[in-house]
Amino acid sequence: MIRFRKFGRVELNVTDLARARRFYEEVVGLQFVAIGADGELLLRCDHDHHNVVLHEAASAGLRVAGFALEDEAQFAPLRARLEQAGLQVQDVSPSLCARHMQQRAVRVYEPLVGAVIEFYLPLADAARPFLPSVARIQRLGHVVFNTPKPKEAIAFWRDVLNFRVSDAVGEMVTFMRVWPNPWHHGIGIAKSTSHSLHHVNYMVSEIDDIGRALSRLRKAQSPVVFGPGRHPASESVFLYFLDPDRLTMEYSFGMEAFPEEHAREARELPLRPEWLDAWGSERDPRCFTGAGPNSTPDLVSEGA
Ligand SMILES: CC(C)c1ccc(C(=O)O)c(O)c1O
Ligand SMILES: [Fe+2]
Repeated sequence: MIRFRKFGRVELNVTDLARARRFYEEVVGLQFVAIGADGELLLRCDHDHHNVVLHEAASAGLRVAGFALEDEAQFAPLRARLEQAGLQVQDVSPSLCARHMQQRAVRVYEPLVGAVIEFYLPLADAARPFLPSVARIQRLGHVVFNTPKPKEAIAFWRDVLNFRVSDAVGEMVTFMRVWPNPWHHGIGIAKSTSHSLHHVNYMVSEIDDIGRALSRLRKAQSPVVFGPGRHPASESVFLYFLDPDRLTMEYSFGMEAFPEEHAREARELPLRPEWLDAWGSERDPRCFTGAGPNSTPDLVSEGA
């Protein structure tokens, strides 16, 4: 059984790196870490070396989603399962691992969510104290993938990767735990007509982080597109907003935690507005719709 630590890193394409840097540092509250060898920007929101990498590109969207493994012993069964499922597993080069402060990493193109996925082990000494700034972000929370093949994708992440389903809201979205990480979901799989980024979530420390964000986003003229509200599925208080490329980002506070074993059964919640927001806020049509296509499979070998 493969064991994961968490959803720990995400690489995004943005169309204007300087503008995105200002937004992610000053409005979202990520901390600048470094500029990478290809000009990409490394940022963080917890004690890891980095959690978010921004690359300048022609269109904005998801580039890589990264999941930290529990330990070195997970790589062999992971590779075996991925290859058995017909995926090509590529080792990330030692030089890229060193730049990312990783002991080891592998990448695959996962065709069902249509995205490049990385599995990695951080270097033991990569952890450093993190001082939150405008928002008391605790961690990168989850990534939700848009896919035209949600049923097959859910089966893959459950049966091949050992993720666990926590809840589904109709056929719209299914939430999965990065087992045995306790949080209600580290990924979501959303039904859509194409492969793209639905949203990225940051978990904050207190409800005031949500209220303060509302004022800060308004001042920065960044569209707030859903919330504040409460998700009945994970029980979290949420706020969605758009980045300068109209990628949807979410802050959330409070989330159900699951035990490793004997967890409650997954629920099928009805697809009704009150099951998405118990407080009844209205969703702006731009929410969840701004991302361009995900990066293509050749990115897997770029890191090799
Ligand atoms: C509306 C979106 C898909 C959604 C719904 C519920 C939760 C949750 O229970 O935490 C989310 O995080 C969402 O992003
Ligand atoms: Fe979310």
